[in-house]
Amino acid sequence: MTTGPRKGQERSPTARPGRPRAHGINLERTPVSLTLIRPDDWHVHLRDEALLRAVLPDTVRRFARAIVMPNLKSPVRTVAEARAYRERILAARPAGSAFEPLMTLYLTDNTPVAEIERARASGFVHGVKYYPAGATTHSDFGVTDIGRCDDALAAMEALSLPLLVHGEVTDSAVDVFDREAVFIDRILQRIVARFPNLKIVLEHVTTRDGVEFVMAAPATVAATLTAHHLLLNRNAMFHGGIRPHAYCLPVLKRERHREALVAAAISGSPKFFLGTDSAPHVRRTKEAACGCAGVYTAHAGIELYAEVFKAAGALAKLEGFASLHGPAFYGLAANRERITLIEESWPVAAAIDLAPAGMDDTLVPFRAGESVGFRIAEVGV
Ligand SMILES: NC(=O)N[C@@H](CC(=O)O)C(=O)O
Ligand SMILES: [Zn+2]
Ligand SMILES: [Zn+2]
Repeated sequence: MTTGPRKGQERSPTARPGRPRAHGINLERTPVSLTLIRPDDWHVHLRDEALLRAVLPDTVRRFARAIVMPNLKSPVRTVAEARAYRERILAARPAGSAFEPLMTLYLTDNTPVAEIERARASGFVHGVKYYPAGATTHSDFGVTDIGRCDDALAAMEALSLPLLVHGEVTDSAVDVFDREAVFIDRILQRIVARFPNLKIVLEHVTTRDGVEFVMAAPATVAATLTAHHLLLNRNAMFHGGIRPHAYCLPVLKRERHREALVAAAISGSPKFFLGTDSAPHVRRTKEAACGCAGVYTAHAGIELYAEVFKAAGALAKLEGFASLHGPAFYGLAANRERITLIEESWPVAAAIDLAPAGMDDTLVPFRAGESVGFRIAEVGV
């Protein structure tokens, strides 16, 4: 990774970032530019049909590859369904794009071992997603009791196919803010102990408890971190009134948890990598008496992380987190292209019109009507 002043804005020999130049022009705002190996998104929801076509360009512009979550209305439970979904994604790519969707299967109580074997043999299925039934969007077909999945997990362990976990219990007696920590205690610890060679990703980790668990666990256990959980604490859901666009699952947590997430992201540990969990829901379903969970961040999917790392004084750690740790965990090569980001503010639209995609609604992106502090200058070799 290289960092430096922005191209075309050469520093004078005497100038240093943050200091005034000899003739008095304040360089404190000299934009930072940084060039990274092109990142991947290790957790994204691309949806299907018109919404897929509307959101895919945002992911494709930034990321070379993405782990595509299988929670469609009718979930992706078989390799045949994953192949068909992959074809639809490939067909929806903008012209000239080489974006590679990394497909996943949706684990159920009855996923047969043969399906796991087919998944491994396919070459395009890279993980199996475990949604506790009822935990989140489109999880109705999810696992009711992980004890029923022993054979599938054993096959995944043997074949080195990672288990991707939405780590929340669904027990209504458990406070919604505690569901991740309780899941770790009741379920995840046992999976790790029973299947010591199973690769596990604790998706969208949101708590200090989760970070500590992953840090202390064997190298087989990793976690993705979303930009919104790194940027916001739970106050954001109630800022001046109820804010449905800040509602996601796992729900935002207290500041002390956010701080632990940032520390994990910038730690340099290969166990933590980028997963936006960009989860588009149309406005009508977000701004409702019972609004859907999910935040749309794909439109600024790398830029928001750059903000986090910059604010933490750790831009030099961004490349590992965004571009190296994920491929290493999944046993894939890092990308060859590079991406250059510039610290320069740009306005985010108040809403993304979905009419051109044939939908009578809009999508409200993260930071709608506000701004993002980094932009992409270049994607290339
Ligand atoms: N994160 C969310 O709040 N929602 C995701 C599902 C998920 O990742 O849990 C979605 O598909 O909408
Ligand atoms: Zn989830
Ligand atoms: Zn998700």
